[in-house]
Amino acid sequence: MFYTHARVLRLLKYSTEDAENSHKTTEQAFRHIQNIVDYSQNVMKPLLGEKFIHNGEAVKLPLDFVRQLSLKVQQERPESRCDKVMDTLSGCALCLPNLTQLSSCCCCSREHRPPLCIEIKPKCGFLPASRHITKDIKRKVCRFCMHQHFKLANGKWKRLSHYCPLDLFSGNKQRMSLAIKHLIEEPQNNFNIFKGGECIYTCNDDADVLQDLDELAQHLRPYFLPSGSLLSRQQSSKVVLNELIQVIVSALLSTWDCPRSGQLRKTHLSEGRVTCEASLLHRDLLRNGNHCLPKDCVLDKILSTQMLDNLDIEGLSPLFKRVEQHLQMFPKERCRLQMDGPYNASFLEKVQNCPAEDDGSIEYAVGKVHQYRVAMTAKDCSIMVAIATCGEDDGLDQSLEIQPTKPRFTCSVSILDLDPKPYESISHQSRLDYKIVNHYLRRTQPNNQELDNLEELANQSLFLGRDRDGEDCTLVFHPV
Ligand SMILES: O=P(O)(O)O[C@@H]1[C@@H](OP(=O)(O)O)[C@H](OP(=O)(O)O)[C@H](O)[C@H](OP(=O)(O)O)[C@H]1OP(=O)(O)O
Ligand SMILES: Nc1ncnc2c1ncn2[C@@H]1O[C@H](COP(=O)(O)OP(=O)(O)OP(=O)(O)O)[C@@H](O)[C@H]1O
Repeated sequence: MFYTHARVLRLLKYSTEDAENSHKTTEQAFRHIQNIVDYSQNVMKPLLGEKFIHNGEAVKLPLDFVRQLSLKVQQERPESRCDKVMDTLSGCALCLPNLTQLSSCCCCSREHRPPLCIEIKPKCGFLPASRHITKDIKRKVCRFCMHQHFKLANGKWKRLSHYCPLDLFSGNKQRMSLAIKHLIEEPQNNFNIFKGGECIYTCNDDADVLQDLDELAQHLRPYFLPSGSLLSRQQSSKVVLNELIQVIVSALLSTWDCPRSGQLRKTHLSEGRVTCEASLLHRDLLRNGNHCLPKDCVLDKILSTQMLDNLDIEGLSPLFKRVEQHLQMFPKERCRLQMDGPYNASFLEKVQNCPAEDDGSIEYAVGKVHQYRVAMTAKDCSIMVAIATCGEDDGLDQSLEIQPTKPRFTCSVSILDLDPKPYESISHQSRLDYKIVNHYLRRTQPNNQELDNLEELANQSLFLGRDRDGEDCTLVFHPV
């Protein structure tokens, strides 16, 4: 990722192991990037809302320029990211606006403080309700909270995050505030803060060193406390972080198209799907709080797109298999069914108008597979909340003013990382789901009956797969 003041260049990356085979010609790379742009523009934008999406454009750059940039950036890439190499041979890139800056804010040019930007990768915000689910725990504990234990065991992270996406997506300000507090305490890859485009707060992977909240508060102090404040350093840290959290909550709940009527139209989730048993929140708050999102706020848009996955991977797997068999028999159908795009109006039509009931057709199976892939993108995207302080008389232009704190802020909200998830990644999802749930049950309920059911399912499995990390594992498919 390369930042200029106003633009960001995104290069393709290949897995280090397979870099030689994966190399693309300029035309192939350009087509690949154009596919990402089309997906963002023609599929994700209509679902997530025009306001939040910047699809960018595929560009060709001088090879020398790309090489010099990559040399510059390579030394700053964290080791954990170096399992992939940048494509410096095709000269193609995706050019996007720099979303850490406010898009079109008239007051920023007069404002001496650089804009702040908070990036949140919220992950999946609901509990599945599909009748195909075989493990009851999936109806009680959310995927993120279960996945945490698996990630810890596999060394991806050294400390458990107490963030629960269901709290963030609840629409209840208390729950949302706590979710953001937990993100600040243990950001992992779910939370970053930028100041003037530079990352000032991100994951600290050293197990012995906790996040330096005091240092963060010092960065934020000029934005949230009057310059003459007499509060002690410790008191002010608390106030400042609390103010930050309130501003983020307001931005996430803002209804950008109709700020005044927005509070009236709400999206309600059925009771059982909004609370996760692993969340640290007090049960009374979970039971009695208000659980709805203002319609069309960024969280509402992301959640409704995530919920296109209404069968869960367990319900989708037999349909995926139906598609696999069909494509084996009729390879040319891959193109008509748009398995790898093109991502145009016809693809969106397949996503939006998929029949509600399975009529046994290949069209139904493909529609559900497409819906699932779109939901996967929404479960893996990030939200950028860019904020700048503004004076009393500043006009608002396209950004929306948010009220609750003094000084006042303008902010803009965008969604990024909207790449299409490959059709093939569905089999990986099935294996991962099995592993996460199995691990969680073993860890939290060692004598649980469900584990035996899982073992049984594993024994009945039709496929043996190989995981991304090379480990042999069982892929569970149900008979079609
Ligand atoms: O499967 P998940 O939920 O672990 O999500 C993966 C992310 O892991 P996370 O759990 O957010 O730490 C994972 O995040 P990291 O690269 O580990 O930061 C990727 O975003 C991955 O997407 P892709 O395969 O690179 O397109 C994500 O994979 P997809 O499932 O979206 O394909
Ligand atoms: N348009 C943008 N404006 C500002 N920052 C961006 C933009 N796009 C991406 N970023 C930043 O770059 C980070 C990585 O981007 P992205 O998720 O697209 O790449 P990635 O494939 O996950 O990269 P890597 O694996 O190298 O982290 C994002 O989390 C975000 O902080």
